[in-house]
Amino acid sequence: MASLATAEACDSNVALLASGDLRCLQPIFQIYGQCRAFSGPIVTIKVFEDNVLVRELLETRGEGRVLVIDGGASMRCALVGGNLGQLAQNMGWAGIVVNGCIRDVDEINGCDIGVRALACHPQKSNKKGIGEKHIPIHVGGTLIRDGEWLYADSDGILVSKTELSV
Ligand SMILES: O=C([O-])CC(=O)C(=O)O
Repeated sequence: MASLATAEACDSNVALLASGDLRCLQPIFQIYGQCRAFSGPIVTIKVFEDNVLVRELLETRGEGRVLVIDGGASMRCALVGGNLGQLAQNMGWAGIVVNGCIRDVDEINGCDIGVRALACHPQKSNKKGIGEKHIPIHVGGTLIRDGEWLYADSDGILVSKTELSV
């Protein structure tokens, strides 16, 4: 799916940037997956070194949405791997942004979705099922609410209160 260019979106939405209705995430994310550019309505989840709820969400129909995972920036395990990447692709998610680590990078890079993460880590996460879905999260220096819009491309990641027009 064609996505609007983040740089152009910043240039043409100065008032939204000033009001905070449009925010740029800090440039701390690595780029993975086949789709360097992706966008869609956001689904939020907050977990810590436990990806049971991540799988639960990715098992539902994505319908072009973007899953934003606040993993507390943990550098101790991966929250998404090749299986979840494949699942996300098959269920129609546009992308996944992880405030934390992923693994099976070669497999994820083969998936037809966009993925952003802080880093990769070979170890899997706990499987306790602890966390919260659809709550406001803090990722990349900005507050992100379920239902807001995310736009990612090679230049960065934007979050907008409402859908941006191209
Ligand atoms: O299941 C996990 O913990 C993550 C993973 O390795 C995968 O998605 O393939």
